[in-house]
Amino acid sequence: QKEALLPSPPRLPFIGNLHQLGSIPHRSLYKLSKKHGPLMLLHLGTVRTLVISCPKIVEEVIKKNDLVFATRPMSKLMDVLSYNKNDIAFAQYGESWRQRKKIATTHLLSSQKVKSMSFDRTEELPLLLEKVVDAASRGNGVICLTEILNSYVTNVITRMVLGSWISKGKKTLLSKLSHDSSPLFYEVSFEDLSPNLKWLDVLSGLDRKIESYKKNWEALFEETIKNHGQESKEVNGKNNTYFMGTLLDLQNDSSLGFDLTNDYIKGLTMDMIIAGIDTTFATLDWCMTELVRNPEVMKKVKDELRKVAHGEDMISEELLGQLSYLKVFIKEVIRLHPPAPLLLPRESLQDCQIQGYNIPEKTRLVINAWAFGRDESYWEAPEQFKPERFFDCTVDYKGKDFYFIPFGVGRRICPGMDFSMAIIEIALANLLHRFDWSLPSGITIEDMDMDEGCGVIAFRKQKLELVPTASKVN
Ligand code: HEM
Repeated sequence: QKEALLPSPPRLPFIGNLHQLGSIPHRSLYKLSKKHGPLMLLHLGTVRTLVISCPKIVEEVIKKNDLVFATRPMSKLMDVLSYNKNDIAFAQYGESWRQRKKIATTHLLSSQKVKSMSFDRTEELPLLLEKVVDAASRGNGVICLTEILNSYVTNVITRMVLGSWISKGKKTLLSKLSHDSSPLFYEVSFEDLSPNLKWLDVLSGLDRKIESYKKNWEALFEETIKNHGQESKEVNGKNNTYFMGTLLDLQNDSSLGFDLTNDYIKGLTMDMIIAGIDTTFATLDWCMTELVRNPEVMKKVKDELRKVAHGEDMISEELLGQLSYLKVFIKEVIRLHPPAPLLLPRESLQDCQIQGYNIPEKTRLVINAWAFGRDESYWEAPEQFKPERFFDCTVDYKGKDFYFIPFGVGRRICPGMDFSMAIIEIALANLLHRFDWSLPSGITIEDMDMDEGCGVIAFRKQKLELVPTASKVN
């Protein structure tokens, strides 16, 4: 059987190759792939895991076996993150999953819906800019931009998902729950290895952590559902566009053809928070980091903004279409810093073949999209930061170009691209139009650590501290 010959690094008893993942798994897997090839078989504990590090093999999988790999692996922790298999991102493939994904793409994340929520984004902008001015006026003018970006993204996404009446305390809790999801993803549950080992999950505190995580979400959901139709309508008037409101209203729509249960609504809402906040915030943070490291790029972005703004001090959403350099700049950032570098894991639903190897049912699949952005066969001088590479070419992140898939690919592709880009573009445009940005005195570009922290989402490990000064807008 050819499957047995799949290249595979030597493993240890019991843990297999787990120790080789290191603290930044996409970097460790990239190094391992240089030695063992672009298709490797790892044993993560008892889990057989295929790792793909080359776009050509992903193309083969998606073209021949997308359906075979359309499901996610299930485990005790995936049950929690998928709201008991009622969400989109972590739940298994099947008819009810398809219905939920369709609801999300049609009613929540379509480009029309994203446009219709312009008010929510625009209303948060002056608060973001004020926060920058306020933070800079205290102390020595140095601000922690990472924290400000985090709170901006949390504020925008929570109000778009749960309504603008959500209190500040709830927003903080949601931001914490979103951050808590990423490490939960990598926890090992002994009960998954054997039901007899559940006591170890109790002993390690994992069960307590899961219970408190679930309780916090439940309390939030219940309150939001109760208040829908009361406070929410008072604040939002007739314009009940936020996601949970939209979903609750859809429950009365008989043309849906299936029962949109409260559990589905909770699962979908949880996804929008978990999958939306950290990815969008990490991207904004990397964008500002690369701008400071590349002053000539910053100048080009600012020149374009000044030209388009015609002396106005705010950039409105109507102007974003004219900002072609800003758009290629963001593409270049996510080429080098995809926020979910290993995408989300998949699992085979039946036996299949990849590159002529027999792959049995229930094999986990990990795609190292981070490695694709650095592949010299596809990118000229991949380590160079050069937004211009995207001019005069049609390469895009929508899932057709297999060497640039920061949002994933195939049936499981991210449905939130337009939603996050709208938030990122308007924030960047205004932060750059209104302020000049520099490093605190005594700090140089060489001092900036470009490593990622550990977790499913690749945040930059070091917080971004910068000095903003008011910019001339004309
Ligand atoms: C820069 C921002 C974002 C990036 C880079 C990103 C990236 C990804 C990636 C890599 C996946 C897995 C795809 C795969 O398995 O092939 C994914 C899935 C998903 N994302 Fe995003 N995402 C972003 C923003 C958002 C936002 C704002 C939302 C919603 C508000 C969202 C909702 C989802 C959902 C629901 C899934 C699961 C799709 C499925 O399993 O079928 N994402 N995202």
